[in-house]
Amino acid sequence: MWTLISASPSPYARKVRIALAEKGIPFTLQTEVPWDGATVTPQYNPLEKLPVLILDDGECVYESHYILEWLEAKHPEPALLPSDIDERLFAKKVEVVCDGMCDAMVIAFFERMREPGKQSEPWKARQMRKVEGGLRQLSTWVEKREGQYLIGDRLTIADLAIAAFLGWFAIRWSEHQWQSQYPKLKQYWEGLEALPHFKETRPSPQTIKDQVV
Ligand SMILES: N[C@@H](CCC(=O)N[C@@H](CS(=O)(=O)O)C(=O)NCC(=O)O)C(=O)O
Repeated sequence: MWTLISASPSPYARKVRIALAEKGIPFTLQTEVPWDGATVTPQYNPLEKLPVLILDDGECVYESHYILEWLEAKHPEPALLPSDIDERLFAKKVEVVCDGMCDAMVIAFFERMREPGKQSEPWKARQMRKVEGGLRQLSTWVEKREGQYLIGDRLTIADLAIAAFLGWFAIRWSEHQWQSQYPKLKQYWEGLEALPHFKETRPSPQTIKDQVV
């Protein structure tokens, strides 16, 4: 059986967990804290990042957007990408924005972990601008949707990416007022979070023991 190296808050890993569940692929969930010295993550990814999908023959598939692409190629049903090429490319573009917002939040999170006198305010502001710009963009896209899903009438990686970012953002930065600022984005997100495979993969914070920055 495959193993997925994951972390309890990881929005990147959540995309993969939902995709595997949607495709009915059984796997063992191995929860790690990739920042702690004791993690096994570097044994499976030279970039030392999770998620990592470890196959039965020991091959490792890593980088969430690539894992999803790999899954679509190897296990195409049910598809998590639209058949129309422009819609497929749009779904991947949405994932680019969501992953980028996650990246910016990770950078800001660790900048805030530095001693107060050593934090760079311009650097933090730059990361938060990316999140604010991304929220505006997601809101614009979501307002144009017809039904429960962002693209067409079925779940795609675009929905996985948006819910993964917003679900993590809601616990990592609970004081941000995005839900009142963008009520239609909130309503769309809540609709996704009510789905079974989203419910069972809700993020939760983790304790990082070792010094990271
Ligand atoms: N681009 C990567 C980002 C993955 C990532 O940053 N994972 C974090 C954990 S989490 O933020 O998702 O919880 C990690 O392993 N970080 C360890 C490191 O960067 O050394 C992906 O999409 O898979």
